[in-house]
Amino acid sequence: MKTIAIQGFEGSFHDIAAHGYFAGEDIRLICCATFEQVFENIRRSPDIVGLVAIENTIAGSLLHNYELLRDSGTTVAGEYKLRISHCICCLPEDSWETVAEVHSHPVALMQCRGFLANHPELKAVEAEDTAGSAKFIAENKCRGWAAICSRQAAEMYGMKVLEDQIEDNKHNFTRFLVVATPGREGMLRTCRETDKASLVFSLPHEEGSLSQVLSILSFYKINLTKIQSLPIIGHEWEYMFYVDVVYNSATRFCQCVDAIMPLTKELKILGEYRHDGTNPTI
Ligand SMILES: O=C(O)C(=O)C[C@]1(C(=O)O)C=C[C@@H](O)C=C1
Repeated sequence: MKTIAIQGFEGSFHDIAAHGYFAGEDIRLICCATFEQVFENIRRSPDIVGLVAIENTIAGSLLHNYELLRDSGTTVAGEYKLRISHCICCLPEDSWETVAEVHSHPVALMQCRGFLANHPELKAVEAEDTAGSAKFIAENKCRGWAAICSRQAAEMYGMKVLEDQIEDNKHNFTRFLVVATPGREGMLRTCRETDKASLVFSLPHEEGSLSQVLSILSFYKINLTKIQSLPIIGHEWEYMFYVDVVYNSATRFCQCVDAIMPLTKELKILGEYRHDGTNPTI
């Protein structure tokens, strides 16, 4: 049985993603309050696998998770894309007339900005987790409180759904990374070859330094699927570049890494894995 550390309670999107990625396998979840705790669990018990959200198609990147990933020394062993749909729910005895505030994960609140703008009477309150908000309201009988969470979580905690599919856009997907202790990721991989990698590097402040790296990727026919820059704390106006690439030849990918190595500083391969090619339905 695999043990998977996630941020959030049962019914959270991390829970749904973990069961989706490890479908058909026997898994045990460790529900953590923060992403830091997810990585701490892996550090303490190297056999534990983590699942962390990294970007959302409405709310954007979860920037802190890039740093946690790099600092943790864990390796990316896979990715999973999940269609995210939210409902607003409350205690069965509450209704639209009686709810005054709505609790949820900040990323979930961001995905429902339009809905919240149309309901100025509802005070939005940030919480650790979508499902955790529903659980808290249900267990503590919080009259007048609503939660934004998955329909699954609403049902799990016996909440009444006031409205479903309240996300701003139906094209709402979150990409999760499966992270593991280096050397233990083999047990997670299917026999299929890897075709995607996540890298991080910094660059000298010289004209064209990023453009040279990108040209080399193009020369080796490596497709850049994401680039995210993050400030280097203590080095004003300098950045770490987090890059995702897909390739159809592992050899060419290795040659490409060798070619960009001398142009970059602190180049690190965060993981090589199989891209999630499923197209979750809207
Ligand atoms: O609160 C949850 O249910 C989560 O799993 C967290 C989280 C996130 O961290 O982005 C996961 C997916 C959705 O994008 C919204 C929230």
